Amino acid sequence: MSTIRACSRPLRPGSFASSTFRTSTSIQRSGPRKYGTAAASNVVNIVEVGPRDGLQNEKGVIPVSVKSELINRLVDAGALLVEAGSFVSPKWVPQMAGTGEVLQGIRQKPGVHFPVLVPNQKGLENLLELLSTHSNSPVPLTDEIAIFAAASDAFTKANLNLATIAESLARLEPVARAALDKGLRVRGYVSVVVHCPFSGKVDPKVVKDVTAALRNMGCYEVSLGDTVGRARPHEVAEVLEEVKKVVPVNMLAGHFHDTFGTAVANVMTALSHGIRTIDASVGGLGGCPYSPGATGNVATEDVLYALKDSEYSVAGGVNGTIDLDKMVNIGWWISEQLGRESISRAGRGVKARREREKKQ
Ligand SMILES: CC(C)(COP(=O)([O-])OP(=O)([O-])OC[C@H]1O[C@@H](n2cnc3c(N)ncnc32)[C@H](O)[C@@H]1OP(=O)([O-])[O-])[C@@H](O)C(=O)NCCC(=O)NCCSC(=O)C[C@@](C)(O)CC(=O)[O-]
Repeated sequence: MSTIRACSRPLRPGSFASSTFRTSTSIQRSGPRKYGTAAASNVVNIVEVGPRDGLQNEKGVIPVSVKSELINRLVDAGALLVEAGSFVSPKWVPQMAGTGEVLQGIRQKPGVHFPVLVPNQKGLENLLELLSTHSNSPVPLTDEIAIFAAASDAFTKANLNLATIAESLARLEPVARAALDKGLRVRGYVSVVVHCPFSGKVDPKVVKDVTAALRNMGCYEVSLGDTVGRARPHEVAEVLEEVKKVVPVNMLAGHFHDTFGTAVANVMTALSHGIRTIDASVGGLGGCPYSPGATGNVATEDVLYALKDSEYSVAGGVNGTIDLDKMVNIGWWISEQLGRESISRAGRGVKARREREKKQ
């Protein structure tokens, strides 16, 4: 990445007194999703991140039509919140170029949201310009953005081209404010909440402060990311205990990559700590361009399978839930489009069972 730039805008004191990272936005927060649930209930919301987090790291060119088709299939399977792409620099993440066209290829459905990642003012301007050209549509192409920060300076440098966490928060704050002013909901991400691929173990107190700062900017929910996929359940528990001291658990989500095979265990740990929103990626697609070696997010099929017939139910648009069989089919379909097999364990298991049953 290019050289570190100094932050042109100094941080001003904010209203969240206990946070190291102070922001000036008074709390004008986006409301919860309509289907959002109190953490006390056992209904789990899945944020399907396959089309964004899953595809952003692919080497080959993926046609826009395939990306839109993926999203349409996910909605048909019951997904209620599908991250559709990013308004980031195509120089750094070429797979997300054309997100505007992807949004235009989506069959909108009431109650389904299609957030997009926005890293800076330029990304927001590009999105708002697109939305203004579709202002006569009965349903907006999207009503939500996701902004992203990290819990280490080193990852901030790699992912956001800024030297420090504080600089990145200062850049995000006006983006969040402008988005809220335009009536968009804002979700936040904190990357590397347990391990940073560049600087090692992360202090949970830093995660707490970054999360609080994002909340204070007006994010209705902050997703805590084990970007590297190395976290173990006891480490996730440690971070959650710390963050919950300042941000209510019903404003938190879990985002676990599966590099070391602990993602489902981490999901279950997060649920046992009161988290009710989990990010997941169909077919286990993905990786992060700035986390060398990291594999995809926890597979949506694996989460659905783990929660099936348990004390938890999953919110969705097919008979009130997300259809596991349909999700398995989508995982295989998109993996084949990318020239490989689904890496979802549940996806492979269901396929093997179907083949066995066919032979009987
Ligand atoms: C961070 C920035 C914005 C810094 O952008 P910058 O400060 O402008 O610096 P830059 O040198 O990186 O900019 C490169 C070029 O991109 C342009 N540019 C700049 N911004 C935009 C934009 N929004 N849309 C379109 N173009 C843009 C900019 O104008 C410049 O154009 P040039 O002068 O070379 O012609 C840029 O480097 C960037 O977009 N990087 C990609 C970041 C990214 O997408 N990371 C992956 C997503 S985060 C993630 O995966 C983690 C998460 C959320 O899943 C959770 C987890 O797992 O932890």
